[in-house]
Amino acid sequence: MLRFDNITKTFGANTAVKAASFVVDKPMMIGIIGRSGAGKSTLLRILNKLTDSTSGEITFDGLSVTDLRGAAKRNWQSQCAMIFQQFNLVPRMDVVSNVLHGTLNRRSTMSTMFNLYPDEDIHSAIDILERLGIAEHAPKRAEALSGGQQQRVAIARALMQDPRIILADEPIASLDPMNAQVVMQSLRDIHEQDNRMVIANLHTLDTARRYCDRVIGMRDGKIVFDGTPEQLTTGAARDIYGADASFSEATTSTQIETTEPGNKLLADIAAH
Ligand SMILES: Nc1ncnc2c1ncn2[C@@H]1O[C@H](COP(=O)(O)OP(=O)(O)OP(=O)(O)O)[C@@H](O)[C@H]1O
Repeated sequence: MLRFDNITKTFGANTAVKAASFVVDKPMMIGIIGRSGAGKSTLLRILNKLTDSTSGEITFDGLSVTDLRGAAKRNWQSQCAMIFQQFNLVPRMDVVSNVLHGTLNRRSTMSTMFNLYPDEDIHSAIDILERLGIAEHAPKRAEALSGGQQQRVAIARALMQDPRIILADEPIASLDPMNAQVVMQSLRDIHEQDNRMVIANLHTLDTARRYCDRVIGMRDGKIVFDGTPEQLTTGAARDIYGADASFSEATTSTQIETTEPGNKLLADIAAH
């Protein structure tokens, strides 16, 4: 259903993604791992058409995504909704309005300007929040919620688009281990219950192993690993991270990822 065919992206002299090819033949949950700068975000952004590839082609169910422009491009972008590390919510706006923003693509400018939403959409938004266990927070401002709750609001906003694919760019990198698990389990449930494809960039090996059906490893823009969590041995991980024999999986564990920016930095340094 999804095919990457020799996708390359260059920024000046720097090649961020080098001839990436892979095929996904059914909806599954895929984790993309690799050290900082390996090209993971660029790969997702190309799929979502936030950026164009320099060469190569992506197809989804036979449709060429690469050449989509205008309304067709916007339609594609709502079919592959993206969530981000920093949630990208409107902090002072209430939770349910943030979720309803997921319908922006199919609403008129006028109704958007005046925050007019059909009752049906409001009910769907509440149902989705309920499903994610955060309906009680619907009237609160987004900024009043914890990081884990905010990320679930972002997932709810993505689900409002009824997407075929959910792309998650480091969805748990700003969360403590407990919230990280709740968010990853929400993504897993969405995949299993709705049969949607989920592709998540992840910093940590244990998360990729635990929640994903398939893991793609990138190094210096190239896909250097594509297999099941079982095939992702310590040796394979060492290749992906470009580390020597002293490489320790503990350095990519969620255990050292906390909400403290300093600790995140330490974790990054340790992982690289
Ligand atoms: N807009 C841009 N302009 C110039 N160079 C870019 C741009 N976006 C990414 N790059 C470069 O492309 C390479 C891949 O970056 P990318 O963000 O995709 O890596 P990543 O694996 O997602 O890293 P991280 O885990 O730190 O987010 C890096 O060398 C980066 O500096």
